[in-house]
Amino acid sequence: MEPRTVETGSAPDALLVLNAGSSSLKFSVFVGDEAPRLYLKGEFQELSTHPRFSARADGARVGERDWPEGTQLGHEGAIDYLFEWGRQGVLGGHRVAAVGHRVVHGGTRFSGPALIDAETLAELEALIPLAPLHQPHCVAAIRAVSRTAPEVPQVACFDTAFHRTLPHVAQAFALPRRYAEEGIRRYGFHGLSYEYIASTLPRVSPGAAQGRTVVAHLGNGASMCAMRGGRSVATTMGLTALDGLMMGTRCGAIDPGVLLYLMDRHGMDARALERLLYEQSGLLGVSGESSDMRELLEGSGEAVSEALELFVYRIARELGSLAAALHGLDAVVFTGGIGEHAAPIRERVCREASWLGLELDETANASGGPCITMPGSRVSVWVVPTNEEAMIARHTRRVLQAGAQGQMTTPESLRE
Ligand SMILES: Nc1ncnc2c1ncn2[C@@H]1O[C@H](COP(=O)(O)OP(=O)(O)O)[C@@H](O)[C@H]1O
Ligand SMILES: CC(=O)OP(=O)(O)O
Ligand SMILES: [Mg+2]
Repeated sequence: MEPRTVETGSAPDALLVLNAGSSSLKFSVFVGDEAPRLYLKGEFQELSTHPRFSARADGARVGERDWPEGTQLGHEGAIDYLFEWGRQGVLGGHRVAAVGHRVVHGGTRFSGPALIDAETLAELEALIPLAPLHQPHCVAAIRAVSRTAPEVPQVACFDTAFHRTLPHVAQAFALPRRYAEEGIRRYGFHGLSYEYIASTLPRVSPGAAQGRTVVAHLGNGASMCAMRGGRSVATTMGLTALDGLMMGTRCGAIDPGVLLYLMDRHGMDARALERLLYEQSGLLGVSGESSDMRELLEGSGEAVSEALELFVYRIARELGSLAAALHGLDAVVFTGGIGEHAAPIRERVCREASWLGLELDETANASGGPCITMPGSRVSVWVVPTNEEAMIARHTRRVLQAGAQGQMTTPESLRE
């Protein structure tokens, strides 16, 4: 379908940010032209098993709903519900004038945020095999918005974009050249989180902002990024969000020979391997109990201990590797659900990595920092909350303002 050209007029007064996960949909509404201010936020959980919706504004609950167990609401159903709920006055008269999406994979084409039209959407769809846990859901969210509110412009903000500064050698795989030409290379993810951290570090620690710093984004998905002066120079995730650290349900780096063995001896095909590596491995696979760090830290038994030990060991190993890529280390930053809240994990990583010159301050670590190393520590360690949604809001606002200065193309509808 041909995009239609429209005048955007003045900047939008409310901006909806959507972060579509594998089983959840997080959303935030921002208002304000120059520095978008959070107005309300919320999420849908367990969208295909036992959907629950909640929203808060200024700390107070402003929306709540539970669906019966077994209800398949899905991302599209959630967006329909969200728009309907938004029409009931909760937005205080602000009209949703644009939607910004977190899109995990931008492939070779997208090196920055992009206004979504039918052609962009088709390209995002083609990248689904490279991010099967995430990309289908953000594509579904884009389609749902275009069906419910076809006049609202949508902007895609990519997890891969921040890593465009990776040197060639840090992107390369040692495969025959024709595969690199096809786009098979290291992209890296969690870029919106890293970009947010890079943008706040100058206020938290000018030394960490300017120096050789490793940021550990430890959430359900987990990765690490080596930054020099706030730019990505090496990262643990690769072509897909499977590589690198052990995660909630993903295995992280693995000998590729294991996959060949599983194909030969267990008759596994690509789909079976995908389920194993993305959904049944990591903390869940090794503990046999849970993918959730809170539950594991409260749990007991040998398998749980081994899962935690391996999780910490892999982070410490990658920290050494990233310090090598940086030719030294000045600071480490912990972020993401685990990085921000799991003090025992931070403590264990810091102990494993003390040889690099970081001296943990246990009291500061227990109380959440921001600085969790002793005053004389050669390497400083920080706890900095991330905010992917704020980053998406800033990008979306910028794309729309750039469009408003001239003319912006937006699709009449993204429906086929
Ligand atoms: N207080 C806490 N203590 C330990 N782990 C926590 C705490 N709060 C959250 N987490 C862990 O953070 C992880 C989720 O991180 P998050 O960044 O929200 O994930 P994602 O956005 O990738 O779904 C889960 O493993 C969860 O158990
Ligand atoms: C890229 C990625 O792994 O994202 P998440 O942590 O949200 O799963
Ligand atoms: Mg996340």
